[in-house]
Amino acid sequence: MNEFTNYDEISREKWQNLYKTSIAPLTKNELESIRSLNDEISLQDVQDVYLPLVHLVRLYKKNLEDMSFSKGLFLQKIVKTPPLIIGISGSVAVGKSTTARLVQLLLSRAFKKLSVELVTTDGFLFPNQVLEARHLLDRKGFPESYDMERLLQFLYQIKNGEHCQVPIYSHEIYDILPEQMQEIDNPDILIVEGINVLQSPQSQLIYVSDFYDFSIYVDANEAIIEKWYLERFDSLLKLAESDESNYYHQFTKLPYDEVVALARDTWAKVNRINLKQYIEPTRNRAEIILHKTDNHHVDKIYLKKF
Ligand SMILES: Nc1ncnc2c1ncn2[C@@H]1O[C@H](COP(=O)(O)OP(=O)(O)O)[C@@H](O)[C@H]1O
Ligand SMILES: CC(C)(COP(=O)(O)O)[C@@H](O)C(=O)NCCC(=O)O
Repeated sequence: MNEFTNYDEISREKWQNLYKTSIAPLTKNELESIRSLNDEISLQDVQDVYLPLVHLVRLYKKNLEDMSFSKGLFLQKIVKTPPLIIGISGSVAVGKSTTARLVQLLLSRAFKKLSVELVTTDGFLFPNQVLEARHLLDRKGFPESYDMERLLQFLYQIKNGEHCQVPIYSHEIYDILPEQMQEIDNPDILIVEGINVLQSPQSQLIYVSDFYDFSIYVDANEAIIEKWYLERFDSLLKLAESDESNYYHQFTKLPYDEVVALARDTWAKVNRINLKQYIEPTRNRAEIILHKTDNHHVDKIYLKKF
């Protein structure tokens, strides 16, 4: 069976006309907020692709509320609507965190009174010290480098309305920040972004995907993702140039062609293998697949039929 049998393939042209008239155009302030999030984001894409996407999320939210209400009638007790959890997955450097921040911003605009929080699953990576002791430093990002049970527990606590603390990963120090936590206090909507969002710990009976009400897989051709990875590596190096505490600072001293070779090698030996073996196989668990081409231009969207 074809991997996409279970999906409707929707061209960008068709998608951008869905619900067009019922979505208010972006205001000047909103445009500025998007620009400050990432000035490379195409505003045309926001209008044509991401606004209809947020409109779709509205439908899932309504569905969750209706179901909680109906369950309450059946059980003859008040059942509080749990937070809506949205998972965003895809390869390293495909644009997950940019998509997640954009969706957070657009959802906050669509639901002005609701709180929309964002958590990245790199906070659930084991600290370097643990990875080192388990000889897993060069497996960072692979399933065994994450504390998946802790991620599962966190998702359960969020659905249960509990206050949670999440560790924070820093790309600057290439490790979990010691003694710093992100506080998540009973949000109405939680976005969870990361390469492992649709993966399940092997020993668990509960699937991580059971907790998502909506999920997005950001997809692109592998050669294009490699290009984005190399470009991001380059910008990380520029940011690290005058900062000796930054993990990437050590690479700024190397000749340029050596740096490029190193980044290519990391892509080929780590991130590409991870994509092929563990990330891409979870693609068809997502509700929506956003397919991107050059310049992060979304050309097609797949929506799960059932
Ligand atoms: N929609 C977009 N438009 C333009 N550039 C983007 C877009 N999404 C991501 N990028 C760029 O691509 C690179 C990877 O994006 P990022 O969100 O960091 O990926 P990930 O979180 O998947 O590792 C970054 O340099 C980012 O600025
Ligand atoms: C920490 C990560 C696994 C997380 O990926 P991201 O969420 O940034 O796409 C990744 O950025 C990473 O560090 N991979 C290990 C190999 C490398 O240095 O690229």
